[in-house]
Amino acid sequence: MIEIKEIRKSFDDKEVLKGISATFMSGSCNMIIGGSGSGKTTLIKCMVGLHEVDSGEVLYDDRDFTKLNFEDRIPIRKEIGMLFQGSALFDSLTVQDNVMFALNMFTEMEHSEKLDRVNFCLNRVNLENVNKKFPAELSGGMKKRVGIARAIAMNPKYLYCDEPNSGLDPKTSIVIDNLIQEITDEFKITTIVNTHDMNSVMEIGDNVVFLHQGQKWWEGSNKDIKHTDNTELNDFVFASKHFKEMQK
Ligand SMILES: Nc1ncnc2c1ncn2[C@@H]1O[C@H](COP(=O)(O)OP(=O)(O)OP(=O)(O)O)[C@@H](O)[C@H]1O
Repeated sequence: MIEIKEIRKSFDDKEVLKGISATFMSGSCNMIIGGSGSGKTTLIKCMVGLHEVDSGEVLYDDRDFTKLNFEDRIPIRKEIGMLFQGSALFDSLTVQDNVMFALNMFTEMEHSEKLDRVNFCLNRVNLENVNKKFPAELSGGMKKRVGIARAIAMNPKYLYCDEPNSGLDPKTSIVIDNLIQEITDEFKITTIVNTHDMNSVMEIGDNVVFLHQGQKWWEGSNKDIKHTDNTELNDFVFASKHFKEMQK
């Protein structure tokens, strides 16, 4: 479980996060949505320590990340998996070495053990016979799956996914969404997804947090979105009339 309490963050004199609190349960897929500039990326960067908060708490199963120094954050960092926008694979490494990267960095496992783990993760994302390929030889959807395999290699308790569907066609997006949901359920991960993709939100979000102008403006299940009378959320989600018709 991850809890954030009253997170505030300013850049110069601009307050970007204005006291955001939320609870993300283990085994749940939490979608952070909001318009461009609403503070989604800043919030996630604060949660993983890429930005320091001005005030507030980020609790990973009751451990306050914000109060820890670099060294003491390492055990928590090892429990966090990240799926980056655009997959962010290392182009000069094979798929196998990409997925093995964190295992090489952070574990004392034998090579054969690491290889077993890599093969388990690749198998879990339904990729076969790609160990020796380089990222440039893969489709966007395959790269994303390798990104997921790499993110789960260390058996994370927490998983952050930044725009997991960017650049993917609708069919491949659904495959990736389902994979994220399945992995969340199966390994009881606390998953946080930063997304603009309303199809994803409607499909896989257990919990949806809507940010507006640096505040948590609305929170609920994706089923509740269809019936919300929150004007800003309505305007954001149903910017396309066609999408609204589809949801009826
Ligand atoms: N390092 C920074 N320095 C100064 N301002 C920043 C910095 N990072 C973000 N901001 C500002 O904070 C605000 C929120 O940005 P953020 O990237 O968190 O929004 P977002 O909701 O993720 O947007 P998008 O959906 O477009 O990615 C913006 O006004 C942005 O210019």
